Amino acid sequence: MQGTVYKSTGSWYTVKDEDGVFQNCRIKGKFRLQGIRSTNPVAVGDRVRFSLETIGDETVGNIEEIEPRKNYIVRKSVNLSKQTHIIAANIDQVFLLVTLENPRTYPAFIDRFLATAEAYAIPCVLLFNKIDVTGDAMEAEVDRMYRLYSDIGYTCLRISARTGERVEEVRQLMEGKTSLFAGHSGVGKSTLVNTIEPGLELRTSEISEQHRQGQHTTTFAEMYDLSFGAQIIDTPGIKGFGLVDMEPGEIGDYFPEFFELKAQCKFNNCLHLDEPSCAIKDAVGEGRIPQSRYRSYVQMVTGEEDTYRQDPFQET
Ligand SMILES: Nc1nc2c(ncn2[C@@H]2O[C@H](COP(=O)(O)OP(=O)(O)OP(=O)(O)O)[C@@H](O)[C@H]2O)c(=O)[nH]1
Ligand SMILES: [Zn+2]
Repeated sequence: MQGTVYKSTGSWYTVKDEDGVFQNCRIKGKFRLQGIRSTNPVAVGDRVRFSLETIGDETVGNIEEIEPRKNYIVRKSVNLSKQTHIIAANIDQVFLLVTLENPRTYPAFIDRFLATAEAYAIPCVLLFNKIDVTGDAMEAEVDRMYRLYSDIGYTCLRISARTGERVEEVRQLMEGKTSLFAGHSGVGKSTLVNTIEPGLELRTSEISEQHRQGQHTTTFAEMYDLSFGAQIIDTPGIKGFGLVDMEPGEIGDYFPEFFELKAQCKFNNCLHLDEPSCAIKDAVGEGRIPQSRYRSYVQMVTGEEDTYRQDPFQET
């Protein structure tokens, strides 16, 4: 039988089979997949093959095979430094909720998130939320960011999770797909999910990293079916993705507008920092690539962690 993993609790997996029936499954034997050293071989979103076995008056499924993953997101294991925990697999898209006030989402955070999504090969949609409250200055800034990210090629929407404005468009984008919602605490993830599907209670609330590590709890993702033919993966305690290890030389490839130009740099291993005849720096100088994007890129390449809370739009 074939099915999709909706939930995992460590050793047991809830798998929805082709007839829409949820089966309680476990793993038979050892799995080693795609060279990933992970603490969990099977993750939410995985498509698996399994066989049913009746033990006493109980029917359990034995997962025998995992189909190749389209993508997956990971988190470094807290306990075993070299191992990773696969949070979810086969994600069709991630919606990043952005607000410029309460809370403020900085471009550097957005850019890091987008680059990570590119590295994971997960399409990202930007949702500028709370448009019902923005004043004139805010509206202008949202417009500017909306244009900036649309120009790069990202789908952007201005929405209000509270009033429901343009939420129908979010729903349309979700149809037939498996989505994930991300963004800072307070941007409106729970509110949006509730507007999209009233009654569905997700655990999107962010648990502080410290708290989570202190407890040594493993948080598991869970997938939900929505009434209009869509799936949501709920990842408790994770506001974004886990971090991907990126080599400095590949980061530019995750900035689509950089990637497009890099063949025109003089050196084919150009990091677009101090090298001469760099097409990226030229484009930044001529305003074809936004300053903020370049600054985010430099922060990532030079490994200036945690500087993303500064506002790269602010001139110093
Ligand atoms: N005015 C306005 N307020 C909103 C909107 N969306 C959410 N809020 C409010 O913003 C606050 C935070 O919303 P939540 O949905 O809890 O945010 P969250 O992203 O789920 O936050 P965490 O659970 O901490 O990750 C709540 O008071 C919401 O009512 C909106 O579109 N407009
Ligand atoms: Zn260059």
